[in-house]
Amino acid sequence: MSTIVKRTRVKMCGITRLEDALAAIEAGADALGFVFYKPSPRYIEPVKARDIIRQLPPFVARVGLFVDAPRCEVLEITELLSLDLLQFHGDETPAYCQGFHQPYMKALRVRTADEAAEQAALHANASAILLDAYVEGVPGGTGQAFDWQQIPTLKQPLVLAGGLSAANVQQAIRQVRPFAVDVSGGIEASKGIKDTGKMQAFMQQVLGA
Ligand SMILES: O=C(O)c1ccccc1NCC(=O)[C@H](O)[C@H](O)COP(=O)(O)O
Repeated sequence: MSTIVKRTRVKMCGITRLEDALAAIEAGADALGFVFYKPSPRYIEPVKARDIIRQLPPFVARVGLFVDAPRCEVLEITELLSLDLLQFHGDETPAYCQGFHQPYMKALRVRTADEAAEQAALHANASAILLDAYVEGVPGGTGQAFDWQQIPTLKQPLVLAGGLSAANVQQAIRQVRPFAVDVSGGIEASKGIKDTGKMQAFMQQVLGA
């Protein structure tokens, strides 16, 4: 009787270059994140993201990331490029998130398990809930981990984010057992520039979890 090996999925976020996108896929990433939040050092112009996405192989999810963006801006970007999932990192309401008629992931910055559970319950129709570190005034990409004890039981698939790297992702997976992990800073040479060796090391740790 063969055993089914369940692997934690991996999203590599903050992609700004085609070479990094292809290296992430080569390393085994299941999803690539493109940040459309202008204040982020990982911001990518939608046209550049479109050109990268057009050159990617199939079977890798394309994720577009927004923070309290005007509805028209999200509509414009989702018409310009083909995204598989929208990721909302601000105070977006369920109605706003569902208004684009595409699968979405709601990112929540965790302070307490109760608060995270309450916010997640509002987004019952989200395809997944991403739990990330809470840093005042910083919506995401903080490079900081949060207390994994403060993770509530969720109805939706859990994506764990925040300060993950090859150094801690195996412990994170064994402790939290998330559906997926999400990483940005921990696989970079500098903000927005990914490091192939770090991506490969990250994936090796995930596979060994
Ligand atoms: O990556 C950013 O710069 C960013 C800016 C604003 C909102 C969200 C952002 N990233 C979203 C992600 O999904 C990151 O991968 C996640 O926050 C984890 O980042 P890190 O702690 O650097 O691994």
